[in-house]
Amino acid sequence: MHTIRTLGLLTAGGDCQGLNAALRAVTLAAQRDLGATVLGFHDGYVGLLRGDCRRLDRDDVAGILAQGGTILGTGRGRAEQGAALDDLVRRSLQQATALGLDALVCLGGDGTQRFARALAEAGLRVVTLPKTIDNDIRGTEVCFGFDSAVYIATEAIERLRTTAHSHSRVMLCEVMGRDAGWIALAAGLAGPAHVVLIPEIPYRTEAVVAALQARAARGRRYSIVVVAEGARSAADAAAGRTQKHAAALRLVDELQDATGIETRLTTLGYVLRGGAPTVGDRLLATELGLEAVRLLGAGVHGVMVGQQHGRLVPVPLAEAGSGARTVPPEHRWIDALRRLGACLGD
Ligand SMILES: Nc1ncnc2c1ncn2[C@@H]1O[C@H](COP(=O)(O)OP(=O)(O)O)[C@@H](O)[C@H]1O
Ligand SMILES: O=P(O)(O)OC[C@H]1O[C@](O)(COP(=O)(O)O)[C@@H](O)[C@@H]1O
Ligand SMILES: [Mg+2]
Repeated sequence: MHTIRTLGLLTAGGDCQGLNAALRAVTLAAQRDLGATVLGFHDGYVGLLRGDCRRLDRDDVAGILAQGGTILGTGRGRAEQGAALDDLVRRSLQQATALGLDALVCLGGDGTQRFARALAEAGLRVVTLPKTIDNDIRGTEVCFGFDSAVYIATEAIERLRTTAHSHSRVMLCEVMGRDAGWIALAAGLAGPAHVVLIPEIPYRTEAVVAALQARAARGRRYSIVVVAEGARSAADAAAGRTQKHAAALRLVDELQDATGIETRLTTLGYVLRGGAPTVGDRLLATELGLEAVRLLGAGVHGVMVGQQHGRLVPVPLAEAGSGARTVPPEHRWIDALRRLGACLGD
C-alpha cells in the first residue's frame, strides 16, 4: 500500500448534485482505508493557492450524502484570472508542500481536469472525479450531476406540457449545455419534446417552423421545444459565432411570428444544478469517491476515475483534460429522437 498521510480534497468549477456524496466517500475511505488526515480546500483551486483549508472528519461529512451543493464551496478561480498557468501551478505546489499534502483529490469538470493535469505534470499526486451536469468530460461515459439535471429538466417538461395544452401554445424550454447537448437530448427523449436543438447540430429556423406547423396540421394543440443554451443557428455556426442563450431568446419571437402560435420561453438554468442528487448520482459519486481512494492507496495517480462500458477505470488526465466531450452525430439518442419523429433543427 502507498502511504498517504495527508490527503487534500477540493471541488472546482460549477457545482452540481453529488459533490457532497463524493466528498463523504473520499473522506470516510481515506480515514478508514489509508489512515489519512483529510484537508478540504475552500472554493476550488483558489483555496489551494491560498492554503485556505480545514480538516474534514467523520462528523463533518455526516448527513451530507443527499445534500445539494458542496460543503467546501467551489469556484472558477476568477480571482486569479490573468495569472500565468506556470505561476499558479508553482504557487499551488508550494502550498501543497507547506501543508504536507501527499496527494490531492479534485472533483470537477473539464477545466478542473486541465489544471489537475498541470499539477500532476509538476509532480503532485492527483486523482480526479468527473462532475458536471453537462456530462461533457472526455474519458468517461457519465459524470455525476447529469442524472439529476436530466430528472429536473424532464419533470419541468411534464409540467410545461399541461399548461401548453391548456393554452394551445408552443413552449420553449432552455436547458444548460454550453458545448454539448447531452441534457437536451436526454430530457427531450424522456420529456418528451417535439423539437430538440443542441450545439452539435446547427439549426435552421425554417425547419423548426415546418415541424411545428406539421404538428398543428395534425391537430396537436401544443408543442415542446427543448433548446440547449449553446444551440446555434446554421448562420451563426457558419460565421463562428456562439453566444449562450441566443437561440432561445431569438426563437421565441421568430417561431411565434412565423407560425402564428403563441410561444413562451422558460429558462431552467441553475435550477438544474440545485438540490438533492438522484439515487443514480448518489451511487455514482459514492463509488467514484471510493475508487479514487483505492487507486491512491495502490500508488496510482495522474488519473481521473471514469466509467467506460459500465466499469470504473483510471483515465489519464491528459485525456480527461483535453476538451469537451460533445455528442457524436451518430449517437443513439439522436437516432432515437429522429425515429420517434422529433425535429433536430437540421
Ligand atoms: N484551460 C485551463 N487550463 C488550466 N486550468 C484551467 C483551465 N480551465 C480552467 N482551469 C482551472 O480549473 C478551474 C475550474 O474550471 P472551470 O472551467 O471553471 O470549471 P469545470 O471544472 O467545471 O469545467 C478553474 O478555476 C481554473 O483554475
Ligand atoms: O456557473 P456559471 O459560471 O454561470 O456557469 C454556467 C455553466 O456551468 C454549467 O452549469 C456546468 O458547467 P461546468 O461543469 O463546466 O461547470 C454549464 O451548463 C453552464 O453553462
Ligand atoms: Mg467546464
